[in-house]
Amino acid sequence: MVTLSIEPLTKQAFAPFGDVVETEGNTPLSINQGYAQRFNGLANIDVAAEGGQVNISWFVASVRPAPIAIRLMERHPLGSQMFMPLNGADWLVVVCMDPAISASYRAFAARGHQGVNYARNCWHHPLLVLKDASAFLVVDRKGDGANLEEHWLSEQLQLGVQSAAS
Ligand SMILES: NC(=O)N[C@@H](O)C(=O)O
Ligand code: NI
Repeated sequence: MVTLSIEPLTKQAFAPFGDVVETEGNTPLSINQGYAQRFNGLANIDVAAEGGQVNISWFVASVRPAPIAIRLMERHPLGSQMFMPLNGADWLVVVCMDPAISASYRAFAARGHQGVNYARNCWHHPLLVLKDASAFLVVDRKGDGANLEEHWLSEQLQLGVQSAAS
């Protein structure tokens, strides 16, 4: 069985798949008479295809049995999908360029202050958390049209042991 190594999540590494939502590297704007900072433009929310609208939701996710098996990948042809952890806990992100090609898979260790915004049509694994009852704010698309495509892997992959996050 192919085991996916896990790499630290960085904007650069994740660029082919979407945005990393974090303040690092973003110069804040001083707003509200200096009583707040605004870290602006952190993700490209792309949900307007075929009349889509922004959907704000709240996920509460549970830990999957270890070692985590990757059996299903999905994508949303009509909209991006953003996940922002609300509990400060580290979590996992698995994406690929082609779900039928194991060499195209990438697994990332996301820190608790990092969110991701999967670009429209980006193949990804459904939400993967490392702590039970992990809450996430989710920004994606609501509206008509087929916005979910799934691919069940002919041979499952396995997530390797997390490398120490840098
Ligand atoms: N099903 C659902 O709303 N969530 C998935 O799209 C996911 O990526 O977790
Ligand atoms: Ni999804």
